[in-house]
Amino acid sequence: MSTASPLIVALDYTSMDAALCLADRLDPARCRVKVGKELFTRGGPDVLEALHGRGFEVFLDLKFHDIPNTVAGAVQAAAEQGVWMVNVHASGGSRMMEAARERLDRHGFDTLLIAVTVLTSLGDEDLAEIGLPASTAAQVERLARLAHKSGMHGVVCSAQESARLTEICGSDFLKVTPGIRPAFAAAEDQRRVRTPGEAMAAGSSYLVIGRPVTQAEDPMVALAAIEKELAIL
Ligand SMILES: O=C(O)c1cc(=O)[nH]c(=O)n1[C@@H]1O[C@H](COP(=O)(O)O)[C@@H](O)[C@H]1O
Repeated sequence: MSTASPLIVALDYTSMDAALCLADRLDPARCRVKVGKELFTRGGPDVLEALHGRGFEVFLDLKFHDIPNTVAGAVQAAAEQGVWMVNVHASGGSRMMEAARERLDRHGFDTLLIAVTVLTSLGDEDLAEIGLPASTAAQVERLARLAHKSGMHGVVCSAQESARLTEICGSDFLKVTPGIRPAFAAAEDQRRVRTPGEAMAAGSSYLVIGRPVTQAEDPMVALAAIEKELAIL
């Protein structure tokens, strides 16, 4: 089932049972779901099948980052499992991104292919630590330009960068933004954060939200509060 909602709930749980328990309370007409490294490493493709069976469109977030041939193969495997969106790291370079896109096109998949720019858990000082002298804003811009040129459908970035990326890559280029923190939630390990309302106003295409929903006393109440903030109830 497709939905007009920009919300993607990150099912970052330690077991498939726990993830499906929340999925059973969510409505695929009101959000999409994301399966990340922890859940996929535990549950494998069965998790995807279970979520597809419940009518959800799934973002498989494994952030592939390897040599072009390996990443192209991994992206093809994800597409064959029917996921709606899959991601790679833009820092794998243009040849890696192009190989992934070419593989999808060659096999006729319309899976959305998105490149992670700079993780939302990183700030300027973290980039300096790994030898990148750029600010996070400049590095995101650089990698987004490269991702756009390499045929990606969009990028993962912080909502802090969404407006600028629309300026330089156009409004059709998707901005998938984690680091979403409603007023009631703590930032925790995230560094570049925005509220749901701020993210939408900045032009984000999709908002990825995990702990503010999954760790809330009542996840459905938290989700409803976010929908209310976005006036999509
Ligand atoms: O690609 C992602 O989804 C991602 C990229 C990024 O830069 N930052 C980021 O937080 N994510 C993912 O988005 C989710 C955010 O979760 P919360 O911080 O709990 O809302 C997690 O599943 C992260 O793995």
